[in-house]
Amino acid sequence: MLTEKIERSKEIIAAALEQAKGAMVTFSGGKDSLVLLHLIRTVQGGKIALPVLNIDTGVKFPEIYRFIDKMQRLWGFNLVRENNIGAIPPEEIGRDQVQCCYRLKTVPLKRALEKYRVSHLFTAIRRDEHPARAGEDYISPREDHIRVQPLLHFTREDIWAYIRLHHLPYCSLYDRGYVSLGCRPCTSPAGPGEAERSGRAPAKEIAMPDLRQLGYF
Ligand SMILES: Nc1ncnc2c1ncn2[C@@H]1O[C@H](COP(=O)(O)OS(=O)(=O)O)[C@@H](OP(=O)(O)O)[C@H]1O
Repeated sequence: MLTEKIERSKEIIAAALEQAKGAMVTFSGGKDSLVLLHLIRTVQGGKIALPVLNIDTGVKFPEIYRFIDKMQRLWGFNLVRENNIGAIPPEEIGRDQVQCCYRLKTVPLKRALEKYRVSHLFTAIRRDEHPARAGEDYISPREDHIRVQPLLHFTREDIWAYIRLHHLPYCSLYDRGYVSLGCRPCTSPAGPGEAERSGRAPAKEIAMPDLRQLGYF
């Protein structure tokens, strides 16, 4: 039942917020982190009181940038943007995907964690996204901070049901065949019935556990 799943997520969020000395929540502009933000907003009584972190790789879709700004205006949160743009020459972006993701995503993420003294980082990964995420825990200690993953038990259908239930706006790319949003060079629409991450290029060639080792989301 969706109602029970929502309650479970809210409990995880509330418990983590109580323990955290410095909490931050990630927002990519995607559907899952949108739901996470809304849940946090609900738990915090209608206002997102922790900083919202977006890692800007510089090669996201214009629709994503516009959507992030729209949500920031609508919900009035403190949006923190970090980037490492320029670390990869434009013509090489997307070529060596491990290097590219590492430099454009992991490096600025690590920098943000340090700069903002983050003890707890909320992310919106789900167990049904990929077999490698199936074994994840709600609370996942990392080297220097704790990952809080309150949506692990949500399915893709639950996410859309939640969005419909609360009439949330969402990025327009989802209405154009995109099912999982990454950077422009590595994201394409998925065909009908294809796996959720089939439009995400690195997932095809690199095993997700390796990406986790590299410090990706
Ligand atoms: N660029 C950026 N900035 C801020 N937060 C981000 C970013 N990329 C990933 N995330 C967070 O990780 C969640 C899962 O995203 P992904 O599955 O796309 O991660 S990964 O890029 O494959 O590692 C993701 O949730 P959704 O993108 O909504 O699924 C966020 O919570």
